[in-house]
Amino acid sequence: MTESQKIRRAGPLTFHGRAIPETTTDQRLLDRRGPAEWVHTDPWRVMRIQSEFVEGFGLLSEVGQAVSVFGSARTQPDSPHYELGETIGGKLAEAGYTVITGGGPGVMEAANRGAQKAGGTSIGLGIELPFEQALNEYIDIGVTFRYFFVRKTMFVKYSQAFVVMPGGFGTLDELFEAITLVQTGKVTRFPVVLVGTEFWGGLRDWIRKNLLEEGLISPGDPDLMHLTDDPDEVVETIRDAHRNLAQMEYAAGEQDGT
Ligand SMILES: C/C(=C\CNc1ncnc2c1ncn2[C@@H]1O[C@H](COP(=O)(O)O)[C@@H](O)[C@H]1O)CO
Repeated sequence: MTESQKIRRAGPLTFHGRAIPETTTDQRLLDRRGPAEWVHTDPWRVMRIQSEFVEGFGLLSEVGQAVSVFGSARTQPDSPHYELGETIGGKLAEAGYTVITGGGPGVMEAANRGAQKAGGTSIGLGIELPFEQALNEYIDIGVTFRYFFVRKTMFVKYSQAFVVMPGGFGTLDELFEAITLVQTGKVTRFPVVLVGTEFWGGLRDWIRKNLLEEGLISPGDPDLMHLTDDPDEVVETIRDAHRNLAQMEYAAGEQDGT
């Protein structure tokens, strides 16, 4: 065979004669290790971020109606907030909701524990932290994310309500992200229930006094958060909101004939 008659197919590509590469694609992949700095570059991070979305969507897409429960990672098992978290996790599960938490200790563990004990589905969306930490032991389905923002997308996408128990900065971040999404109409479907009137009451007063009176939020905005101490009211508030939403969707469907 002459040089010009030679042919090499590489996937969809065809090379003839002098254009045939000296090595095959597999040889280039497997024979050389090459430099490693690129794994610490942003283009490569984009791939990792993408793979986190793929993993998260893949894992959670078949989860039914779910509620995310947020609250302090530091709450101790002998604390009343832990007990309340466990009760709420259990009642949500009995009402048919999957319970999603950050997968950590404290209130997250309490809610997962309650859901699991009640025979519901208990999910933990963990986060890689600078110190070693495993998912709590009351989780049926768990995933640990590298990136906070990917994990946050999962909470919002796969739950239909947020329950916020007493907590610190992490909990406040989750609360304010949720009400900002509702306030700006980025999500239309979920109630945000704050548990602990004594704990959260001061914040709501502060919001009314400093944000509402200064015209920094709209008159209806403080009501985007529902405050209660009663676990049954938590579940009822969420159910009512979902019933109303279902009715609105039905009415909209009737109107446009779908
Ligand atoms: C500080 C401790 C553990 C931290 N571990 C966490 N694991 C999973 N999720 C966490 C963790 N810490 C914060 N979060 C998220 O924020 C919320 C709680 O934050 P807070 O500042 O404690 O209120 C919680 O809902 C998580 O989603 C000690 O062991």
